[in-house]
Amino acid sequence: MSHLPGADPGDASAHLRVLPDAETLATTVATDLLVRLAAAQGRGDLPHVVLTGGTIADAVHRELARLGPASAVDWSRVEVWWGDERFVEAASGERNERQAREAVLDHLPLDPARVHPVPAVDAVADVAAAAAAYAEELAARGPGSADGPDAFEVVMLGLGPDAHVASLFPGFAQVRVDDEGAVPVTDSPKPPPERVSMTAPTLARTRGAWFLVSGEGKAQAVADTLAADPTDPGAADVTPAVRLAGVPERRWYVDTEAASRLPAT
Ligand SMILES: O=C(O)[C@H](O)[C@@H](O)[C@H](O)[C@H](O)COP(=O)(O)O
Repeated sequence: MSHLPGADPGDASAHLRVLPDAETLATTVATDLLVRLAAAQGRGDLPHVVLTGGTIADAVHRELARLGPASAVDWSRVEVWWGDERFVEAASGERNERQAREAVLDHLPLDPARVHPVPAVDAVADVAAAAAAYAEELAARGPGSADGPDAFEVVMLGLGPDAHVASLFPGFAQVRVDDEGAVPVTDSPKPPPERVSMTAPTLARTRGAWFLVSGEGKAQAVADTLAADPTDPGAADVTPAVRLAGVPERRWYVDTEAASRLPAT
């Protein structure tokens, strides 16, 4: 891992790893996550992991399914959450939960009670109710709850070409919501339009924020985000990820295409 270009040289918590391609990125993230989860359990912790949706996340999930069974991780003692979810039918192929179950969760001996999906269209009245229900689940079982940890162990996040993370889109009011655990989105620029997203403070309540970014289409978003000044109050309107600048450990796993607009170090 190398220091992020533009990051404060004294900020030992922000690291960039440039991988040659998406496949190597996915294997690297999965391997690092397995080590991380085993280490957390070795400390006696019960790690909570936050998954994300999208293409590179799916590749990471498939690598976790391949490498996970032989790992030292006790899968019955891992809690799974979603940083965001598309508000569609539970059986829809667009659901992040459905994609994650097919790619990894159905292939590992997780405790179903420790998997926390966002309510789907068929379960609640509307997207606002889904967000409220997820916020309640987070308050009851997530970081800071009576039985929960102080923080997630790892929050994984993709990055949109517009620099969105989870379903926090630049310029949208949800980016700046601080007093809710999760929020509804009704006009997502990325289809489908209705989504539920953890808020920035919820996502930031983690020991590690791992950003997974692949492809030339993300190169400007990566460059803008890594160059963003977290003390600039307007920065979050350009790149919401800047609201996670306080996370103790931020890792950027990017492939060479996604890194192509970073300043030469
Ligand atoms: O529900 C979603 O759509 C995701 O959570 C979203 O935040 C995703 O991670 C990024 O859009 C990157 O997606 P790709 O890796 O497919 O570009």
